[in-house]
Formats: sequence, structure tokens, C-alpha cells
Amino acid sequence: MAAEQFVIGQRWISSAEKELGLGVVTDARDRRVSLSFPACGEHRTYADRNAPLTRVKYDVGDTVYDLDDQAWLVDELQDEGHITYLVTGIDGTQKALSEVELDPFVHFSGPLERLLAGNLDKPRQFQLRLHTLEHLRRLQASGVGGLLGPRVDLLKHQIYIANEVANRFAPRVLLADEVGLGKTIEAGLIIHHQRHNHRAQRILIALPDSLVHQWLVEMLRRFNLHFSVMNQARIDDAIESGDVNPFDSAQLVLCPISLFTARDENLQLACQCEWDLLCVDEAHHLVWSEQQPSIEYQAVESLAKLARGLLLLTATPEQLGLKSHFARLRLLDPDRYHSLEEFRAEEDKYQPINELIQTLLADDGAAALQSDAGRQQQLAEFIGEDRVTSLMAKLASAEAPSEMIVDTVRELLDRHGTGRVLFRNTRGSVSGFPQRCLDAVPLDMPAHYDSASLYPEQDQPEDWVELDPRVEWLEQFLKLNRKQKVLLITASAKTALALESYLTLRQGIRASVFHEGMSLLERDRSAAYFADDEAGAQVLVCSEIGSEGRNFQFAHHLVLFDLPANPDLLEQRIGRLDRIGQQHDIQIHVPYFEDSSQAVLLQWYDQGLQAFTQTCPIGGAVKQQVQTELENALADPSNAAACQGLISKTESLAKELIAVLQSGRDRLLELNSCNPSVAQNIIDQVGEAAQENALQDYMLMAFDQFGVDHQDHSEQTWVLHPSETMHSPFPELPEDGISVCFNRNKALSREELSFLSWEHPMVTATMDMVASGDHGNCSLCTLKLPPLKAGTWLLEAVYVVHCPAPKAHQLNRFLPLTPIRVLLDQGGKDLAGVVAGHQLTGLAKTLPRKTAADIVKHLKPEVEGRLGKAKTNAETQAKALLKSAREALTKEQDAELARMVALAKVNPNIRAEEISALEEQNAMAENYLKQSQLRLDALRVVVVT
Ligand SMILES: Nc1ncnc2c1ncn2[C@@H]1O[C@H](COP(=O)(O)OP(=O)(O)OP(=O)(O)O)[C@@H](O)[C@H]1O
Repeated sequence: MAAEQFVIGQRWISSAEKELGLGVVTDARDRRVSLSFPACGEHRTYADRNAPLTRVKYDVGDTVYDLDDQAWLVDELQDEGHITYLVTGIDGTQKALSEVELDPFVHFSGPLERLLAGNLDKPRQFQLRLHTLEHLRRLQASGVGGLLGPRVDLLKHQIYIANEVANRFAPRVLLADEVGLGKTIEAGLIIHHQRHNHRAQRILIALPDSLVHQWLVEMLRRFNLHFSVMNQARIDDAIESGDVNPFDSAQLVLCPISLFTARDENLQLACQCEWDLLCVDEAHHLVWSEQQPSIEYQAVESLAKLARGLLLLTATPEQLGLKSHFARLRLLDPDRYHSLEEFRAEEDKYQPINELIQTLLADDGAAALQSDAGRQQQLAEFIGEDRVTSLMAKLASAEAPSEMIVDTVRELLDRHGTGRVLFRNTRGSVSGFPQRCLDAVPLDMPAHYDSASLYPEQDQPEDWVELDPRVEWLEQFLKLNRKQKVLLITASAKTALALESYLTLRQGIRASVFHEGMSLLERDRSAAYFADDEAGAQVLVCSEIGSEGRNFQFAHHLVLFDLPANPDLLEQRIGRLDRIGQQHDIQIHVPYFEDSSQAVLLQWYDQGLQAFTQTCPIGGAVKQQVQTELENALADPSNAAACQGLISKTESLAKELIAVLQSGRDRLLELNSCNPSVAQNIIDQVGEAAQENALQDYMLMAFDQFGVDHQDHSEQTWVLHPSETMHSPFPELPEDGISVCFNRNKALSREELSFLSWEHPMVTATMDMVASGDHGNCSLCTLKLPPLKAGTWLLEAVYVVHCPAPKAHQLNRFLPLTPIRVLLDQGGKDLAGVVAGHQLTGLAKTLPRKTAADIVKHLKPEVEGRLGKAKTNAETQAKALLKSAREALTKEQDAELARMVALAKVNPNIRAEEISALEEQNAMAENYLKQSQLRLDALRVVVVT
């Protein structure tokens, strides 16, 4: 679309967000167009070429509304880039109405106007509308909206986190599940949820170069999220052509962090944009110290300050120690994590807090607390005297003491654990993982190698591959296991390259390489070559950092050509295979040189930390404490006593630290990261809300009515094509068709099918198209309905309560779009509770259009009279809806305000303005609710025969 098509003052409607109402173009320069949407106080800026906008142009004969909500009939229009309508009012007055003077609320022809004009829809169209409203209500009220759409297995630990985090306003959390438990999936669930519920629109994902493609694909195929990848070429092009800030050219942007560290201007451009959510993967690379934060840290810090929400992902949050862990928490919530010293002191408090929590959560927790003044005192130290006094009073009178205890535990975790900001699930708490088996392969050390070096080949000339016994073992191993896919990891890219070329060129083994020096495209090609089942590589040779975060669980043989000096890196290596979806036990092969430092390190990992066969959360902490002994033993591998001393000390430290973690912070984290019964409950609710059969029926009905050709392809699979009877494009339907299914399991096993859920863009846009347009909003039918007398008629009126608030307030959580249906008989009795809409449709017969129009003309005065009564009935029901919406809103607001006030007491960095901003926001939300209006959405006249 060319820029000159947009003229200031023109009215356009957003096809992606019709609910914004009529937008006014306020600026159209530099290939950008900005619009203001006065109906809901929102603004949008788009790149003009791909703006999702449709020009609003009324035709002669249409009714338009001015800013005073007066209706006018269009007689003529003058379009000079900017339209002037010549209109006639109800009283016959004529005037010129500029399009700027149009009411910002979109007025499609109202049901009463259409009815009286004899412009009637068929009963099944009316039914589709009723279904649409009912499903919208059901989905908005379900409490699990945002969790239905993703093409993922519903796993408890992920669903719990997604639900917990995504329901927050601008969440800021660290997702720290152990390697391979699905942090990317959790982030995708949160992003999809926040977008679906309009809490976040603009998302920036920043990650290591090697993961860009994997994320791009994962976001698209599992979440229908189309991210744009930002790179230097795109930025340069945009700057050269004077284009819009390239980061503003898409709502969803994915880019390597290296883009921000390569050039300061790139970071500045990204910082000039508004981001609702920033997501950073492999966040342990953000190295920090008070004196010298790394440039990656500083870049993310600048963005994190500006972005409203923040998701940091790392499997090894403490890889670089407690200080660095603190640095990441500080990015999330600088108010809560304002002092490293206090943070250290907090760590010491975890054990008593955990003990207190355990007593509270015990079966008799509430009673025990009531009878134990000492315990009440202890609780008061953490949450304050006032809270304990009010809790005791409530417990004394409460019907549901366990709920209060759970709330108190949450409060403790929030204020004194890393509760609200850190989530970590471990394999211990997630079942179904295979075993890990170690195959240590002792080899003789070549005489020219240094026995104290962990990577002796690095000091050798290029022909080392021909002489190294590990390479010889590798050849044999690969030849013996020709049918197996093997992932090999080695510390350096140079070693990886040498191995790959030797295996390929000299041994004829299909090998591929993967390291940080390769371009993104080369890396993705290489990973795809390895993944290919038929003609693919047998072995992928990876450098340490090159493979981080990648999914290779289709293989179950891992060769560690050498060992990393850091236990967290060892876990990262094994995590490439030990991931969700791994079907076999994992075989970890470690060729090593006897009597060398490699043997010492292997023994230390295996016997000291058991790091091969289990995940090892305390590896980094133990290493810090045995650093000197470890260095000495590695430097002198022949000193067996030193090695033995190291192993014994490591073993006992490991036991001790695991016990401390179990009784302290990890236990708290576990409590906080997944509550299996709550998670199961959410999964059950998702199952209920998914209504796959109802969705299929609904969409088939919509396909029929909008002219989409659908063929039953194979079991539960449909092929959709535009048909010749299709009047206008059907949302998300490509011209050359699409294959779809409505079933989650089918979608998981058949990736080529689109998974149509209630949250798929095709489905949401269809519902939007029906609900916000006039499809099926008025109808007339006849039916037999004993004992109703023939010759009488019923008026069916459907109203909705509409709250004109900016989406960011999320008020539909409290006031979902609820159809209020009234069915009045001749005596004014409301039969809505007795006869459902679909029952009427089931019995309904249509009349020829002319006959129907004559009946309406005849009934007109009575229809209008009866509609008055219907409105009164609907208003009573709307009042009750609004009352409960206000109560729910107040309850949530009070809880959030109380939390901030309580946190402010513990943390002086929470500013008074923050609390007043929250109060102001609450007041605005209440005000919007008060302004809710009842709107007539659909009308049907039912003549009894
Ligand atoms: N709910 C799910 N349904 C289907 N597949 C899943 C699910 N969760 C995770 N997976 C698959 O498991 C693998 C690991 O998931 P993911 O990459 O999100 O883990 P991670 O925790 O981010 O790993 P790392 O720590 O290595 O970065 C991926 O292949 C992912 O597609």
C-alpha cells in the first residue's frame, strides 16, 4: 500500500483489532501511518506497506452516526482523498458531514433497523451468531483462555507456570527449569497467552545466534506466532531508505543479542520502541559484577528497564555464582532485589521459612497455628503482626481455613522466597525421564601428550587426529553403530572442525559440524542434515557453545570427546539429549586417557558428583569450595591420594549441599514452581474448554455460511479451499487451501496440519467477523411450539454488555462478553429459561422474504413496544452481571495493592508514586466498568403456526 493513500483525517478500521472502532489517521510520513482510535483511547503506528487497515467508506443509502450519536442517511459522497458525506437526518435536515465527524464507534446496521427494513437473515445465520456470542462468553469466562491454542502436550509443570505467570499484568520472571524441561515452550505459552488476552502485543525475543532459527520455527509451528528476524542487513536497509525504525516494522521481533553488542546504534533503535514483553534465552551468559557488568548484561539491562514484562530463561541460574544469580533477579525486579548483601542474608532465612511453611501445610496446619503462640510470633516476624492478627481472626471464623493457609504460604514465598520471580522445575519433580548411563572408555595416553592437560590435542600439530587414540576409538564406535545417530561434543570449535573433516574425508563417515564460528544458516543446515533420518549425517560434531539450547533428543548416543571444567556445562551437554521427548535411555560415552587429568575429572564428576547419571544442581557450589584441591589434583594426576581426598571431600559436600537445598531454597522453589493438583485442575479445565467437537461443528457451520469449501480428507482431517460462492476473503484461508484438524493429539502427531483450536487466528477472526459485523443479527421464522397458540408470536432479543475500556485494563476477565437473551411472549412473559435458542432454530421454518417483510411491517408497533420490555428485563440481568464484575475487580485490586503496600514496608525502594499509580489505575478500571452499556445485538421474531 503506498504512503499517499493515507491522508490525515481519513477513517480506517483495523482488520486485526476491529474492537478499536473507527481510527483517524493522525500522521502519515516516513512510510509510517499513525492512527488514533478515540472510541477506546488507543493509538497505533504501522509501516504503511503492511498496515492491517481497511478504509471505511459508507455507501449511498447507509446510515452513519455523527459525534452526537445522531443517525443520518447518506445521499451522496464526495471523495477527494478525504470523504465528505451529504446526509439527511430523521427530521429531514440535510447537511455535509466530514468523515472526521463520524462517531468513532463502528455502527453496523442495527438489528432493529434491519428487521424493520425487512433485511432478514436465515435462522441458521442467527444461530451462528448466538453460538458465537455463547462461545465467546464461555471462553472469556473459562479462566484458561490463552492455554487452548498451543500445539503442545499439556504437561503439568509447564501449564502451572504458564498459567501463573501469564495471568499477571506485565510479568517479570526467571524461568529456570532444568535443562530440556521445556523453558522455550513455557515462554511460548506465556507469550501466546498474553497476546491472546491482549496483555501484550509487542514482543522482543533476544537470544544467542545459534538459537534464532530454532525459536523462529518453534514459535510458528507450536504457537502460530509469526516472528520477524532482525539482522544487521535489515537495519542497514531501513536506515538507508529512511524507513521506519526497523524494530517498529513488526509486532513480534526475534534477534540475536549479538546485534545489540555489535553496534550501539542497534541497541538505541530497539530502545526507542515500546515493548510489552522482552524475552531473553540462555540468560546465564549475562555476566555481571558491580564494577564490570558485561556488555551483553548492559544491553539487556537497558531493554529490560523499558520493557513492561520480562522473561529470562536459563537452566543454570547460578552457573556463575550467587552474585550473578542476584544480577539476573535484579533485572527482573530492581525494587525487590536492591541489595546483594540483603539477598545473601535472605538466603540464610530460607530454612526457617521452609520449616514454617511445612508446618502450615501439614494436615492440621491451621489448628496447630491457632494453638501455638510461638509459631504465630515466628510468622509475625515474616509477614507482620497485623497480618497475623487478622489471619487469626479469620481462621477463628472461617469456613475455608485451608485457603487462608495457602494464601499465607504464597505471601511468605512472595516476600521471603524468590517466589514471584523465579520458577524452577527439576527432573525430580517431573516424571517420565529415561535413565542416563555412563560408558567410560579408558585409553592409553600417547607419549607426546601432556598428562596434565584436559585438552592435549590443542597444543599439537594438525595431524593430531591421525594419532589420537580417542579418534581411533570413535571411528570404531561409529562403524559398529552405523544405524545410530550420535551427538559428539568437544570443548573447542577447532577440535570439532578437525574431527569432522577427518571422519568425513578419511573415514567416509557421514558427519556434520556445528560451532559458534558458523553463520546461522550454516548451523541450521548442519542441524537439519543431522536430523534427516534417511540421507542425514550419522554424527554431529559440536563445539561447547555451538549446541547450547538445541534439540537433539531424536539421538540417544552422546560422545563427550573431552570434559568441560564446569559442571553446569556438563549438564548443558547432556541436556541436548536428555530432554522432553527422549524415548530411550541415554548412553554417554567418554573416551579418556588413563592416568591423566582427564581421568581425574571424569572420576570427580562420576564418583564425587554423580553428574553423569543424575542432574547436578550443586556442582557449581561444590566446585567453588574444592577449587584448590581440584586444581592440584588436575595438575598432578599421578598423585592418587590427592585425587582420593578430592573425591571424598566432594562427596560429603555434595550430600550436605543437596540436603540444605532440599530443606531450604529448592524446596521453596519446588513449592512455588508447580502445584500438581492446581496444574491438573487447569489441564482439566483446558480439556473442558477445548470442546473439540463443538468447535468442529461451529467452524463447519461458518464455512458453509461464508462459502468455504471443506472436504473430509481422512479421519478428523479437513481440507479447506475458497469456493466460488465466497463473497469476501475468509480469514487466514490461503488461496490454495489448507489442511486442518481440530484434535490436539492428531495435531501433535501430524505437524503438516494446522491445529484449529478456539485460539487459532482463523477461528478467532471468524468469531470476530460474526460478532462485530451484522451477520445473522435479525431473523424471522415460523414454528410449531405447543402449548403456544398458533397465530401468536415471540420476540427473541439478545443483548450484550459492552465495556468501552482500553484492552490493557483486561476488564473482560471480570465482565466477559455475555449475551443476555430475552424471549417474550404476547403476555410479556420471559420464556428464555424454558426454550433455548438452538431449540427454536431446530424447529424453525423460513418464509419467503416478501411474506416475512410483510409480517414485520404488520407487527412493527408491537415489536417496538415489546422491545422496551425486553430491554428492561435485560437491564436487570446486566446490573447483576456488573455487580459481580465490580466485586471481582475490587477483590483483585485490593489484593495487589495490599501486596505492594506490604512489600514497600520490607523494601524502601518501592516508591510512593508506584503505589499511587496503582491506585489511579484501579480507579480508572472501576470507572470504565461503570460506563458499561447494554447493546442490542440480535433480534428474532418467531411466529407460532
Ligand atoms: N509440552 C510439550 N509438548 C511437546 N513437546 C515439548 C513440550 N515441552 C517441551 N517439548 C519439547 O522438548 C524439547 C525441550 O524443550 P525446550 O527446548 O523448551 O527446553 P529448554 O528447557 O528450553 O531446554 P534448554 O535448557 O536446553 O534451553 C523441545 O524439543 C520441545 O519441543
